[in-house]
Amino acid sequence: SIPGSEMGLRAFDPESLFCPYPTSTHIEELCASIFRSHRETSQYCVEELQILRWKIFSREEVLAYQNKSMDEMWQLCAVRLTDAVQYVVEFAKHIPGFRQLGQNDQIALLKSGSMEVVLVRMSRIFNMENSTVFFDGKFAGPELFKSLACGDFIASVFDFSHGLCALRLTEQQVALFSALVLINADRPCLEDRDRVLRVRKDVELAFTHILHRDNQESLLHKLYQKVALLKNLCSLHIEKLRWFRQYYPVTVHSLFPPLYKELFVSDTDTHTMVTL
Ligand SMILES: CNS(=O)(=O)c1ccc(CNC(=O)c2cnc(OC)c3c2cnn3-c2ccc(F)cc2)cc1
Repeated sequence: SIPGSEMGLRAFDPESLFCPYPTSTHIEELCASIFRSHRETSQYCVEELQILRWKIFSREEVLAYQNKSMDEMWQLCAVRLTDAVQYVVEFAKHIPGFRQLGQNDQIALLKSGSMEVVLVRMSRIFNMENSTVFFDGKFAGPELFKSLACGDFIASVFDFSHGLCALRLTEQQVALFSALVLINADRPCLEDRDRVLRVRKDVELAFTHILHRDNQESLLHKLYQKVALLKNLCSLHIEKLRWFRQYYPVTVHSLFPPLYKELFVSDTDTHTMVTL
């Protein structure tokens, strides 16, 4: 991070005054720890993203991406997506109660929820003024991803980011919404659904607590509508991956990150996540 930006600007970040340290109630402590985990596992803080905002790829740089072969661009995105997912895995591990779940349930929640949380976080790195997203060091429009041949999926990712960005969530709301997306007791293949439900109930209480405190209860149903969109986006991602893998099985098998394969390629049995 940019030296000094951390303490200087952050000290006046109004949100940090709301849950500065664990207060008396369990729910407020939960808010504080989820907010802390989110901040500590975001590759860039809001201030840094503000400064990076106007670092946009030039026409030549965009052309260089568009001239990449399909498998080269897919490989680059798989690597970048896995970077972002790794931070989400760290975020999950710091959600109170997540580590107490069974190992298989932790993996099941990450398999089904990590891409969704990456998409929620993408609203933080989206610039509504020029509809660009921070990717590979600068801000890029959808046209940069042309050689993926997934125009509809990329357009949907940009639309989703735009829509979520428009809700102007605070960092604490992003943190708690991300935890809510991840701790979902309706996910497939959970062994101890009740235990997940107990953790989920606490996160729901924390989320409604801060929405009430922010006087923004109206956000709740809007965000639940976004959850349905997230599900579709993730299915589209898996569909595109299956399509790509038909043409480039060796690229997926030998050049995609193991964590990406474990999370998104259904029939692989690699266990990189055992390092949870
Ligand atoms: C997680 N912390 S954070 O601070 O919110 C944070 C998060 C992320 C990044 C860096 N950006 C990305 O990783 C990223 C941005 N946009 C994308 O797509 C629009 C990305 C990205 C990674 N994979 N893909 C992608 C996925 C599937 C596909 F078909 C094409 C691209 C920086 C900072």
